[in-house]
Amino acid sequence: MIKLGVPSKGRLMKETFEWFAERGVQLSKSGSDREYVGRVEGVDGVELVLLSAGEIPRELAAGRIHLGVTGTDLVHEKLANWADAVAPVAQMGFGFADLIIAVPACWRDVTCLHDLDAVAARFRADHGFRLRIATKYHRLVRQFLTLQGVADYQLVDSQGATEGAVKNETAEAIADITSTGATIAANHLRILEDGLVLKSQATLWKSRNAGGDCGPLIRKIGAQ
Ligand SMILES: Nc1ncnc2c1ncn2[C@@H]1O[C@H](COP(=O)(O)OP(=O)(O)OP(=O)(O)O)[C@@H](O)[C@H]1O
Ligand SMILES: O=P(O)(O)OC[C@H]1O[C@H](OP(=O)(O)OP(=O)(O)O)[C@H](O)[C@@H]1O
Repeated sequence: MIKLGVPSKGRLMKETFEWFAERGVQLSKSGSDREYVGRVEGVDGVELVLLSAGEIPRELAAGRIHLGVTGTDLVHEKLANWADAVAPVAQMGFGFADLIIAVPACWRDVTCLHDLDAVAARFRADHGFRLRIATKYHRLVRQFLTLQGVADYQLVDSQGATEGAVKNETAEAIADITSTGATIAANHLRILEDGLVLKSQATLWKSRNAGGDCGPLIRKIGAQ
């Protein structure tokens, strides 16, 4: 059996089901809404595994699922050498989100990363600790800021409601995904002009470590 990992709830699950249905493969949750058991119709030999979107990269890398749907951001964040572990099969055209760096909107003289670097150096001298950036995307943000030459900062972990960290005084800046920009605006933040870390969308990935023959499903959905 080929195991297909799909997000177990929310918009990502709904849009994934619709995407496969448009290609002749019906995915559904069997049992109650709370029961994470699924069904696959339209292609033989495929089993549906409902998982948290955040866990799908790890399951693909471990070879416990053969195919999986999750965002580019989560694969790049959770897997150190993601290209060794997974290969993209199809970009699915939904779940678009940008991972960005934002500062308080009232920081009028901080519009780019160069400004952030200057403020960070001053901040450390004034406060005796490094400027804090709240995020759950530790690997991606650290890589990006190193590449861009921003040094005097620290990451503080935030697993949700990250845009609230500035108001709550647990961080001076944030790095999080944005889609409509509404959450950024509502929390009086502003995206740095060159603060785009990664563009993400829902993607169907194939494990390089799972073996099995994914051919029938991949052909059925017309991805190859
Ligand atoms: N507002 C949004 N618009 C579009 N895509 C989003 C939005 N929020 C999250 N996403 C995308 O959806 C995917 C799942 O994100 P999320 O962080 O909710 O998953 P998760 O951590 O597995 O959730 P949970 O643990 O609650 O199941 C990510 O790839 C992310 O980029
Ligand atoms: O640009 P917008 O359209 O406002 O969307 C962005 C928001 O969506 C995501 O949060 P989610 O609802 O997944 O909850 P979370 O804060 O728990 O991650 C993300 O973390 C932002 O908070």
